[in-house]
Amino acid sequence: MTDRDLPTTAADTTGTGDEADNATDEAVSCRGLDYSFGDTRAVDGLDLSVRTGEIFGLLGPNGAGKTTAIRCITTLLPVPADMVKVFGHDAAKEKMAVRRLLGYVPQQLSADAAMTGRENVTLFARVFDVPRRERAARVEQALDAVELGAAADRMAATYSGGMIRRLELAQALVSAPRLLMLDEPTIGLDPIARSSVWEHINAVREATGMTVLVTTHYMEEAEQYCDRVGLMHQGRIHALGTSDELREELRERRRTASGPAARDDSVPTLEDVFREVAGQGLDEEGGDFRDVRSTRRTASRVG
Ligand SMILES: Nc1ncnc2c1ncn2[C@@H]1O[C@H](COP(=O)(O)OP(=O)(O)OP(=O)(O)O)[C@@H](O)[C@H]1O
Repeated sequence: MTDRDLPTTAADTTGTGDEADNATDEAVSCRGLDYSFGDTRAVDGLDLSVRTGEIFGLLGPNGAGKTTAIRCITTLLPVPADMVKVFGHDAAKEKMAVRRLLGYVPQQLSADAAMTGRENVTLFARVFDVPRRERAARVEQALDAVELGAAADRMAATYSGGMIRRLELAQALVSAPRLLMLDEPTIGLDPIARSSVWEHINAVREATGMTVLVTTHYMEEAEQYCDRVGLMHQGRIHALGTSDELREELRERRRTASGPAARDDSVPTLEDVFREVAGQGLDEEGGDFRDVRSTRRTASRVG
């Protein structure tokens, strides 16, 4: 990737004119966040703190409330005051200030198949109000950062699933966000495309210092790429830490337990930790988990 010219973060390029931005080491803070759709309590007293500069993984099965939590943080869903803050800005009271700091890649397709890669990214640059004189250069930088420079003039309809995900990443990066939020960025991709997406996320994070909040239910990706993870189940986080910490805590609990668990001194996996806190495996909730995964294939969404 050619990240040489990427602006470091939105604060460096646009600023918000508000001291709250730099007054906290917390990129995201949720305190007792609740969100219901009718009788369905999607998020149920969520406490979450994402540190500035980290890659934080929100893990959980279908229906755990990850997308709802993310949409509350992006201000797309309304929340009461003092529940959600982004770099110190209240998501209820300072919606626009929060939005200016965010890049968001939703689960649903956000690229237009009938436009070229460059046209798609340019559209986002306009929507996010990238200054006109900087626009062309910033679009090139974003495309280069995800290695789509050579394919920039092809229609997005001709892109592979992995390229589309990288295009969506470029769209989110063009406004130089301080916080990049990705909802299941690798769902439906093959293993090579999945690691390519992660490598680009990682490289951009290193080049710019931005914070990344990502949802996934791929435990192995979370272990490999996230600095810390939160295991989410039924609307709240049940365990939070580095994957090493979470596994070691479970190992320690097993050591001090009585019965068969005490005899098991193997190093637990993150899946074991999830099973311990949720009483079930990550793939077991909802029954249709695998169907959902396959119907969300990025490539078919474009066709
Ligand atoms: N627009 C909606 N209307 C009604 N119920 C909803 C809506 N969106 C989500 N829900 C419900 O809220 C709960 C949490 O859903 P959410 O999409 O946040 O979970 P998730 O962890 O992101 O799962 P997924 O990976 O399937 O998106 C689920 O029970 C879901 O059915």
